[in-house]
Amino acid sequence: MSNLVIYLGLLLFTMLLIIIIILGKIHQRRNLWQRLGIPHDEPGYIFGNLNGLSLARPFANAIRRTYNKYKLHRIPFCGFVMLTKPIAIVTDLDLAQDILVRDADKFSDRDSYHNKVDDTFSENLWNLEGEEWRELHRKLAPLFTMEKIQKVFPNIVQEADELVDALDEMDQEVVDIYDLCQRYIADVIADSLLALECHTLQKPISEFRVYGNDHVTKPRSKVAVALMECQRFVARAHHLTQTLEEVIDFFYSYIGAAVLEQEHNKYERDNFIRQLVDIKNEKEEKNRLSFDEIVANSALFFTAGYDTCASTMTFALYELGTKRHIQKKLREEIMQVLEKYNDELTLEAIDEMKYLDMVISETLRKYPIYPYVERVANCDYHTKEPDFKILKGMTVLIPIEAILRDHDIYPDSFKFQPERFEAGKATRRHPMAWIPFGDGPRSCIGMRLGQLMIRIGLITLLTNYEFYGCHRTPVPMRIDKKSRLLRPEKDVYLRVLSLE
Ligand code: HEM
Repeated sequence: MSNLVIYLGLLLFTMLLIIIIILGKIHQRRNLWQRLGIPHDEPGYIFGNLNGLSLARPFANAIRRTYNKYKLHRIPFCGFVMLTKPIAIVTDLDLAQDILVRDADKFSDRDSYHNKVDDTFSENLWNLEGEEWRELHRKLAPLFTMEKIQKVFPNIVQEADELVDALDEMDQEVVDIYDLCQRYIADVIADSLLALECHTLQKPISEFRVYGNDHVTKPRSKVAVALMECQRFVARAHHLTQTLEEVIDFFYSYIGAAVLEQEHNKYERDNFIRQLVDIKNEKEEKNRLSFDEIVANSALFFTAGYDTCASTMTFALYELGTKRHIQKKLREEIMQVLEKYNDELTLEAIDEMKYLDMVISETLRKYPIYPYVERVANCDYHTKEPDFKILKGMTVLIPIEAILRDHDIYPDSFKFQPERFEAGKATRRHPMAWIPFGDGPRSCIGMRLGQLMIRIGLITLLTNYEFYGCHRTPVPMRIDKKSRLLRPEKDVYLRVLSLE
């Protein structure tokens, strides 16, 4: 027998062995819930409990259906198979609180794909794990205290005034408010927080909008996304990265320039770049941020805040435009409070606008941007009654959207009713009944800032304009099925009339 035949035989044998091992692993993962005796729906061989490869809206819908079915079984969690990966879906709010808050040290990491070798840009606050995350969080959290946010308050107010100027200049009655909100939020984050030249309120097409868009930062095939989610070893071996080269180059050139500008000329206005450069130049090395960390995390602040806030503001205006009595009540409150403060918009004045708070809370309830948050168990974990075991390394998913739309928690949950958040009513609900920003140590670091940008934007718009539904307004709201986050499918038109 020639060497070639032996070689080919060995190759064939090795390939067969690899295929058998992979199939065996898939079989094992697929049958995990059955072996553990955890209630679950029978998963299919290729897609698990999904109907296809999509991990966007269809995945969020499947999670909601599964939660609704198994919460009736009065169990802490149920099993689900996402393609080939078993995940536990929490169906009990007490367990959700244990995972996110009480026992957060046992579930400290998010289950997100990142690739240190090929994509240092992905080593940001969202993706980092364990001690690395804790260290970075310690350095970045002070940026988001109310004291620091107060310093950038005038920048946000100025951008909101420019939003009104942009609307005035449009000189048209029917306006795409999604586009408008995206431009306002892009300018607040880029121009006034990160000191980057963006100016989308003046020129709508900007690279920031393109690169801030989820579709563009992740224009991956469904197979690539599936591998990054479920077969991380294979994804890393194929050098799959979350972020595209051109996106990295874009942020490096813009944020790099802003950092240099701050180091040499110092910006007059307060902004995050100024504060980040201060951390970069800290005396003690352990307290410093590197240049790469500044770029990666500034880009994260932009991408994490841009569409989340713009979509929330759009959903709020949509509800106000189509429910005129709520808009009227809200405008009356805003006008009354502003009158008390001599028409000056201050943080204290905003704090007094309780109905505004209720409208935003209800918007985030009806339209939760993140359908779920996830954590990975650091150790084997036993739930309280009944005793179910979460295995070390297992992904656990808290289904935010399913909880916020649960009819038992929020009767007529498809209706927009800000009164659900009246003083007293919200506190009677379980603390996990409203978690659009997650909860615990890994909850949204930009929550206060995001809510402030939305509040200032809404106050400024409602004191200058009236919003109405019109023949081009989508009823019901159309949601983008290709996005994992909840956002409008595309244009959201409302009729906008000046109050003057
Ligand atoms: C309406 C607006 C927003 C919503 C609904 C939202 C929601 C969320 C959610 C659900 C998480 C995950 C929390 C968890 O796993 O428990 C998160 C994390 C995060 N958000 Fe937001 N967010 C918003 C605005 C912002 C803004 C404006 C910024 C930055 C300026 C921001 C930056 C971040 C970061 C950096 C994380 C990761 C935190 C960590 O892992 O330590 N978000 N956000």
